[in-house]
Amino acid sequence: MTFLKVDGIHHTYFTKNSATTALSDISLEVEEGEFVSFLGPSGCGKTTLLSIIAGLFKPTEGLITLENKTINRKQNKIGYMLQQDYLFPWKTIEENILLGLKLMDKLDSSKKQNALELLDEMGLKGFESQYPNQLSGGMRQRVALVRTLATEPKLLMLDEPFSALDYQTKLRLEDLVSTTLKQFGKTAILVTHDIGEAIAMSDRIFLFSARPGQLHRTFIVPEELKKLPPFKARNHSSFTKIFESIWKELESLESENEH
Ligand SMILES: Nc1ncnc2c1ncn2[C@@H]1O[C@H](COP(=O)(O)OP(=O)(O)OP(=O)(O)O)[C@@H](O)[C@H]1O
Repeated sequence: MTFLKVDGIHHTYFTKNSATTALSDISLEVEEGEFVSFLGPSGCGKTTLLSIIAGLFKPTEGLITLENKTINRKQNKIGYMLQQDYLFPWKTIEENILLGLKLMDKLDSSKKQNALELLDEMGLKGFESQYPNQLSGGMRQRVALVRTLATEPKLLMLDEPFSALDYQTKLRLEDLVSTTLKQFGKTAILVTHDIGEAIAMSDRIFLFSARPGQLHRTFIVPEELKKLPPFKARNHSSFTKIFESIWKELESLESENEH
């Protein structure tokens, strides 16, 4: 069974005076436990596709199925990690990580225990009663990840979750997120502008052409890189090879975009 199936997606945004076609005929599949990335020129529709997969709105045409069922955001099968952490400043770290479970009416003592253990694994033991503004950006993103994982989502949507962080924090967090998602066998989709990040974290990379976004090419990350945590993968000789191929393709797509 295909875990996630994206079938013939077209999407046009209609406003009073205009129509913008963001996506054209996108079909792809993601297996359970896979980590994939969406890369492409700015404005090619990556976030639009992620939102449609998340069931936030319906595409103009096409179908998304998760475990053979049409996607529906009310099923609560999807977790998010975004550029902004969206922690509530007036709630403590413990209240923030339990909030998703509470809203879904799934909070019980064993789920609370799991969330607190995960917070510990993320190196945040002792911060339970602190408030988000007492934590660094990287720490806050770790809290956001715990809050998301606590709800046991089937699929994780990562929309540029590291782009607001300084370089060193970003590298450290890439390692932590990658290891944690592998440990839990989670399926994830990452939207990023960073080719290196996509290679270091993914099993496969979907490269989209400029708007209206179409699937241009799929890159399979070499096995030897997939075995390594992102930081180590970045230093492997195979990394440079695949980086150069993706860079070249992206450059040509971006120059087509400018003409
Ligand atoms: N709500 C909206 N109404 C009208 N047009 C929209 C809307 N949201 C996005 N668009 C347009 O759809 C196209 C795709 O946007 P989208 O944000 O999905 O691209 P993206 O690849 O994620 O961009 P970036 O890489 O710059 O973040 C763009 O031309 C954008 O202007």
